[in-house]
Amino acid sequence: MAKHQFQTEANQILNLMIHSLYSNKEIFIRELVSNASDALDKLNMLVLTDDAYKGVEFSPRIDIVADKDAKTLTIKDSGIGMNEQDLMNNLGTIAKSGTKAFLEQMTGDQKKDSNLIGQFGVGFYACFMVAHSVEVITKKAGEEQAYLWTSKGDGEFEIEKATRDSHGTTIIMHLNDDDAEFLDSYRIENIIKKYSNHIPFAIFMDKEKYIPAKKDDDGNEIEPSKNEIENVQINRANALWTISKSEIKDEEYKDFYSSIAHSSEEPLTWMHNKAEGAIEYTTLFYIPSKAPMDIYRVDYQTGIKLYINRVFITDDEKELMPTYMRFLRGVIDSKDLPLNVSREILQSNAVMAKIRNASVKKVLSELAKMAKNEKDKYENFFKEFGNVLKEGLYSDYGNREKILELMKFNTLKSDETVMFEDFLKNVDEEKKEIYYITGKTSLSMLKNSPALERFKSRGIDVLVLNEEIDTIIFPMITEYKEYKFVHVSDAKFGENEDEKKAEQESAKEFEGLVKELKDSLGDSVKSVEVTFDLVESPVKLKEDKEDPAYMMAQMMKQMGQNTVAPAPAPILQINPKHELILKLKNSSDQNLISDAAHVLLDQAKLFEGLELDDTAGFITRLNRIITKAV
Ligand SMILES: Nc1ncnc2c1ncn2[C@@H]1O[C@H](COP(=O)(O)OP(=O)(O)OP(=O)(O)O)[C@@H](O)[C@H]1O
Repeated sequence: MAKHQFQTEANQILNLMIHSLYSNKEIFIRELVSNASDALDKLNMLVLTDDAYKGVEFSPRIDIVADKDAKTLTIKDSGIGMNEQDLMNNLGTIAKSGTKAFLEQMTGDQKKDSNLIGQFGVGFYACFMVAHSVEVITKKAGEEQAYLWTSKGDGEFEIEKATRDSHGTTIIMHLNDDDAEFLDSYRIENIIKKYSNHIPFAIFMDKEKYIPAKKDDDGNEIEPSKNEIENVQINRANALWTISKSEIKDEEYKDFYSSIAHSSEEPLTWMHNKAEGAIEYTTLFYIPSKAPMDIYRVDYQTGIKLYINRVFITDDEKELMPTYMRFLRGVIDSKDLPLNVSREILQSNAVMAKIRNASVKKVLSELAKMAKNEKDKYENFFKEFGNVLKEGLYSDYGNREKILELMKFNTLKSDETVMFEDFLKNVDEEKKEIYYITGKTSLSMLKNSPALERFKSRGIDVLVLNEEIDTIIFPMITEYKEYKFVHVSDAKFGENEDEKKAEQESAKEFEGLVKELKDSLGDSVKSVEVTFDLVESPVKLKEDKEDPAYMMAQMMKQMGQNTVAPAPAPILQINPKHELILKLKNSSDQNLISDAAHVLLDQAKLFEGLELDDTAGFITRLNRIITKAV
């Protein structure tokens, strides 16, 4: 008998199961049944597609046996089974990505943690919530040797050779005294109905059946009533997505979500669609009410299962739906794909591409309906997944307009986010220009940016985009229908010739100050220039978009390499109408001008959300200026 240690992370999960997660223990049945169903799915596919499994019998069933005397609960399947290596790899380690991040997020707060567990999918280890010892007897399809895996959930497990009639897996849980409720057949049946009613395979269990007393014609009892044990199917086992919408109750949709998303939370919504045309397929998509915590990780867990005519094919294909829809959970099932479809074929398959395109359109239109008719629900959706959907603005050019219409934005004039459509109502119908500002600062900081002053004074609304992803996406979006997207620094407002002339004259008066400021700042600015766009602020920064170095830096950033090419030095713009600038122009104190130059550049940087290169220097100069003033 060989003893083995659990992998550290598996051990941590186990400890959590045993010691801290007492709420909602019943989900261990959902998890084990879901594993059994997966094991049947896997075998089904191999038997149908792989010659090596031709002789293997596929007679799918899951059995649950409760033994009240022995205090054991057994869950048995006739699925793919495991050999010694599989046992080592699967029941002792956690291969799942993001386990570390998951563990770090555990707070010790029962309620929060069990939600996280729900999102993560606790899997096999959940059985240790109710059992003090677990035996797994398993034999892999097509192999001769069976194995017994045992553990008390105390950091160690053992594997030895065993016997089992045919392939499949039997999990025997020796229940804790406190958890004897899970030996009650009604309790088990209720849990199965709740979480596993619509998995595609039948689950059987012994149930007591009441046989009424037999009576003769005169009503005399000839045989007393009795209870008989009957082995019966306790779930419907009718792959929910294959049933017609009108026959499915909301509760059933919700329960099915719980089983496929391993979540105890209700989904936000679902979309069930049967397409019957040149290509026949069914999709059942759910949107969770909370974002899974790995949603922004590159190795996020996909949520869509592909079935071909009810045979499970994969749940590990990121391209089934576009990555910007990775919040979806659910099923795609089609008769029109070849069963032995490989990952490569899947990616280039025309039928799959059609299903995917049509499904994307369907999801987008359902979201549009929700945005219109169920505003609160949409608000919830957008709060959780808006930034994920937003990625579609650059990755799905064909649907860009539709995705834009689903966006909610912060704007200069509104206190809450507004739908893009509502923002458009206030755009100048003649100019048709959509102004936007991006920046990685707080919303209030960005709304107070000096670059917005000329919009404020003219009463023009602006999209205020302060998410990191906005700085990458929006420079790539140039138009929407007949509207143009214009960055605030590129916006031009018509001025008449006289005004222009007066401004040029006025700028001339500041030539001296411009030179003094540039001399003081050296290479930290590209140049200093007068601007008439400012109202309240003395200065602001401007990027020279024609500068090849700027273009290069932008390109690198869009390719996700913003550290490689540093952006060139910015232009410092000064407001000739501002009292501070006017006073500096008239000052002959060179030290003061030099200090002010640096402090002004630093304050302009702060407004852009940039970090100061020399905070100590900034403070020293500021203090020198204040000392002179008081
Ligand atoms: N009944 C079973 N038959 C065959 N293999 C199984 C069975 N139960 C578990 N396994 C194997 O053990 C692995 C680990 O199971 P576990 O439930 O911990 O994680 P998972 O099923 O991969 O993840 P999740 O439960 O979040 O979906 C499975 O991926 C599977 O390979």
